[in-house]
Amino acid sequence: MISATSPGELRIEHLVKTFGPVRAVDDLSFTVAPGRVTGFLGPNGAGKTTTLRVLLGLAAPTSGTATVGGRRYADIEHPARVVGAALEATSFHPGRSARDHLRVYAPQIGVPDSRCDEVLETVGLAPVAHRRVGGFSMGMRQRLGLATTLLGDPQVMILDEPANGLDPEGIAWLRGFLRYLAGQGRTVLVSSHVLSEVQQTVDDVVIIAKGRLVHASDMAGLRDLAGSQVMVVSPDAAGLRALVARRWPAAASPVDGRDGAVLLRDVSAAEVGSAAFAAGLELHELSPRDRGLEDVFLQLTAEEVAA
Ligand SMILES: Nc1ncnc2c1ncn2[C@@H]1O[C@H](COP(=O)(O)OP(=O)(O)OP(=O)(O)O)[C@@H](O)[C@H]1O
Repeated sequence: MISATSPGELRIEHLVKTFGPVRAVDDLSFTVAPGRVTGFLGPNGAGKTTTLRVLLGLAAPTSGTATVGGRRYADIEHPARVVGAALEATSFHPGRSARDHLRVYAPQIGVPDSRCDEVLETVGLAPVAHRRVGGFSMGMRQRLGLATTLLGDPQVMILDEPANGLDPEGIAWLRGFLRYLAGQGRTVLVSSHVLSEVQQTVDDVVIIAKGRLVHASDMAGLRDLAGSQVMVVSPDAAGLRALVARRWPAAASPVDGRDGAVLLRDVSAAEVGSAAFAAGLELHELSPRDRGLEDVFLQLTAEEVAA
């Protein structure tokens, strides 16, 4: 089947990448839309970097495909003008100025020197363009790295853990900047192993664990999964089990192997209280719990790891 692909769409289809016995990426499929910031999330070792490396033509897939605007990276004529990628902290020559650093890359990408000043302006480094990079803070270095990826005015930005090493002010700046890039219609894919680091920035999430997709939706879809929970404890473990099996068989999770304790999803405390009362079941605890997004993330990824 041939489907229309927009220029900035990223498409991973049935991607597999093995390293000897390790399936780093295991039949992974998802798409990333232009004009949005997408978080690419998963615990350490989930396969994020490997997926991005295949997408950027730095590693060959074992099977499956990874394309940018319908083309494999290797088939893109001027890749730096289509995709700007920062996979790891860029190293800078400490004696060089910010502007001179960019001037090294400009001819390789085929853009004029004037573009260096434009991107320095974009990332807020114009006032320090002539200062030596050796004296730059971590945040300033990150900005210079972003300026480098922007040189070719790419439609797609791929950033691996861009918030690493940034202070709160730097993270706040990065949020605004990623939103600005998406607002210009660019595709922005940001990887992270911590959901809370990106949850205020991203529109969409793609969550992987052990190389497999565990969830893909917009943030609202992820919030829906975070629905409320109720902790229920009874001295009559058999009675509680029977009530739960009768009323909410699909909503229950055991609590650390405790007999007589159960966690119910998407059920209100009032509902459980009246059902227990009607059944004559004694309760010792009936407490609503707000499940945070981080909990949902940990549960989604832990389920896959346990599978
Ligand atoms: N070149 C390689 N040779 C052998 N194994 C590798 C190689 N690259 C990655 N792996 C393995 O593949 C799996 C996925 O690693 P990857 O770096 O893609 O995960 P990640 O999600 O980016 O994690 P992190 O956040 O820690 O970077 C891990 O088990 C890793 O050890």
